[in-house]
Amino acid sequence: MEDSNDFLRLILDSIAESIAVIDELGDIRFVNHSWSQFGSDNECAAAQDWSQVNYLSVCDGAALAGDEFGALAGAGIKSVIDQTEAYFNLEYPCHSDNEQRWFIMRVSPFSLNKEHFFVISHQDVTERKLAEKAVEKLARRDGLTNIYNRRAFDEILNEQWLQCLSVKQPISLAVIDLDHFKLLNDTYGHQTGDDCLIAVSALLKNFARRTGDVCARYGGEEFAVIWSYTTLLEAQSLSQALLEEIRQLRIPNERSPIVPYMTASIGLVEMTPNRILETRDLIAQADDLLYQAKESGRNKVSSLIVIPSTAIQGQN
Ligand SMILES: Nc1nc2c(ncn2[C@@H]2O[C@H](COP(=O)(O)OP(=O)(O)OP(=O)(O)O)[C@@H](O)[C@H]2O)c(=O)[nH]1
Repeated sequence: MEDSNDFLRLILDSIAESIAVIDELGDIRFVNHSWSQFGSDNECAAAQDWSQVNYLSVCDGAALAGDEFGALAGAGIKSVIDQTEAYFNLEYPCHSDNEQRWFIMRVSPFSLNKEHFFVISHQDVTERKLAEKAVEKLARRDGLTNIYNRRAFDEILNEQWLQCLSVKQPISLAVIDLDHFKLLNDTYGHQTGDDCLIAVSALLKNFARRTGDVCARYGGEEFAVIWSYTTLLEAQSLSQALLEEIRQLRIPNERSPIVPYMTASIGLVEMTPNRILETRDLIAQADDLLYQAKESGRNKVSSLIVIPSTAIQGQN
């Protein structure tokens, strides 16, 4: 029994991976139960009789219909057939109408009686892929406030910068720093400080609602907001409103020399991206302006519009 073809077929039919064996021309010579099942579950045209199917033609057909993974799969299988590659692996999305799915295709060769065959397997890796995506998402969030962290912010700023460059629109960046936060921590404890950071983050989200707007926790008690396609005038009014809402939270900071509740300072800059300026110029300029706001009494916005070769400065 153990030596029989039936025994081997039962083994292949019992595994979850979809397996087909093709010859050097790409003609399918064997499929297991999972392969046929997947075909009928997904309404593949060839589902009825896989022995009539040339798998390379299936890949070429998908490629012609604009499926980039069909093209990659076809090229990969051919590379193993012509022995350019020993094996081929391809991870690809294959979403159905109601669920997201990812698969990995593996191609490996074997020979029998001087004839060459190629095992093609497709394994569902959706669970791992979703876990990876969840981890990726977490890695972009600040653990305390759940808004974007600095890493994600830097990536998004670069993307938005390029967007604004391509449409020749201004981008404004606000760097927001809480005033005398150390006094708040020292007076009321670290937990109260954390609660304050969470409350300010919640406010920030309301100021970053349009497409191209992003807020993030940039450092300890420092936050940043990108307002894409936004002039300094508009950004100044948003910044003033933000400072007012932070004041209106009335988070006690009784030892602050400004007022006995939490305030913040903002360095705000507008640039219209060009080929000379870079995102680090935007950040450096906003940092300088924040420093100026702090030095000139805190609880205010220091702003600047950078036009190549000139700059207009304001404080309010
Ligand atoms: N509670 C809490 N405190 C933090 C966190 N990250 C940084 N801090 C505190 O933030 C404080 C920042 O202090 P400073 O850099 O002196 O700034 P500041 O007291 O706000 O003074 P100015 O910015 O000059 O107005 C430090 O005491 C840090 O320990 C955090 O996640 N939670």
